[in-house]
Amino acid sequence: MSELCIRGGNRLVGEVTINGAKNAAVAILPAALLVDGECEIENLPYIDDVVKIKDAMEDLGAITSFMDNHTLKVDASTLYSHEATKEYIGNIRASYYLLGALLGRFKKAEVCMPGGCNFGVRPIDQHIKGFEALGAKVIIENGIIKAYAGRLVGTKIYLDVVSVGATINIMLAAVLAEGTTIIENAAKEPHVVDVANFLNMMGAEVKGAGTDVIRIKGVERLMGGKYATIPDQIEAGTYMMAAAMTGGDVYVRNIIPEHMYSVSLKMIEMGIHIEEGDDYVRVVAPRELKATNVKTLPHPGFPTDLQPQMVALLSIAQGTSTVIEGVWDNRFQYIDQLKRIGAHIKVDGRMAVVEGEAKLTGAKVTATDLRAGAALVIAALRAKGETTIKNVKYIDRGYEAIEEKLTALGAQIKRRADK
Ligand SMILES: CC(=O)N[C@H]1[C@@H](OP(=O)(O)OP(=O)(O)OC[C@H]2O[C@@H](n3ccc(=O)[nH]c3=O)[C@H](O)[C@@H]2O)O[C@H](CO)[C@@H](O)[C@@H]1O
Ligand SMILES: C=C(OP(=O)(O)O)C(=O)O
Repeated sequence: MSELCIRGGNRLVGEVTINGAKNAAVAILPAALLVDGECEIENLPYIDDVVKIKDAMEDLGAITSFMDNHTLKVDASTLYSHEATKEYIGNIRASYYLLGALLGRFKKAEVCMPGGCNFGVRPIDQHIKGFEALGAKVIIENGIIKAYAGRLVGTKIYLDVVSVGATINIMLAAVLAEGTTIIENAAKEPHVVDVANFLNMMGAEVKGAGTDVIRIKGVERLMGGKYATIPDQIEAGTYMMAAAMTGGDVYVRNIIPEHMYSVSLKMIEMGIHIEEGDDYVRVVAPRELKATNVKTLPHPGFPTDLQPQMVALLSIAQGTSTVIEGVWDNRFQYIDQLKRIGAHIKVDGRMAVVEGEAKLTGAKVTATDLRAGAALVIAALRAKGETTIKNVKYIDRGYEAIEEKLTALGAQIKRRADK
């Protein structure tokens, strides 16, 4: 186990290059199990969740090889198993995509219940509702989700809640089904569109991804090809906020600026200057920021996966801000850790009231989940003195080479073995 030690106070200046999107990559890899041929997937982030999904694909019989840390070749024509039940698979959230992919491929699937960050209840009833509507029988037994279908037949599915996971999972199960599947009230996140683009490049017929109605006309088989994953909206937003926290001047490169609108606009409200290029944004921040109010919502709303980082940033703004978590029941568990660094925040249910103008000082803290860890890093970059962040394994789930990237921007950050 390792910990991060950050000595705060340095202004971040320079350029940072963003890797491929975690939440697209962990869906596109399982999608490659539907392909009867070889595909090459580029711009994958080299992070723990991606490596775990790759290992799971190999355990199922696919042949995979990294051409370099960011490009994976996958040949799933050798796939022989529909059972992904080893314990390590259950540790990540995206393991649920193996269910849709294996069900689509073999018309049967057995996969452990998914893990991932703990924000209270993370149900999968909408995934199951979708699979059942397509004709599968689904049971949960001894922590394993089992889905069996003689045939999968397209139909209309209305999602009761806007769910990224259910939207993608139903798409995976439907691309090789008979007839047409229509997903209504679908999620519109960039990674939903990316998975649809990947499937279409392999020969699927998916239309409407990025709107709330997605139509999937089943095809007989998917053929191989090359695809590059989109840049990570959340990693980009994290570095934008890290730059702003230190009064910095940073070019955040290899991104799709349109994916950042909800974040950029909030940062502009805070008095931060955002310059937008074709594939970058430049963040130039004054030392003093203005308070604002934020509510997280499904895309195109403000992303919940940037809520903790935004709360960290608001903790030093002039005035009081409110942050409402509109997606998860319980995503403020990290606030006590942020308070140890000096933030003044009160939580009432799904609302956090951030008092602002906090004088942050180094402390010993623990990352309680992935983005909570990122929020602690951001706070530590401004805090006076040294902050030690334990449980770095959570941060490593979503950020490739975080200390190298921050060091290159001028931060004082080191990883060392946990004491
Ligand atoms: C691997 C991955 O991509 N993880 C992301 C994905 O998680 P995940 O796919 O788990 O999140 P969902 O979009 O499904 O969840 C959104 C909301 O719908 C509810 N819900 C979801 C499914 C379901 O069957 N029933 C149900 O009620 C959830 O409790 C939550 O309140 O989207 C979330 C929302 O953008 C992000 O925070 C996660 O980083
Ligand atoms: C919550 C996240 O991931 P997961 O759904 O994989 O736990 C995240 O990426 O912020």
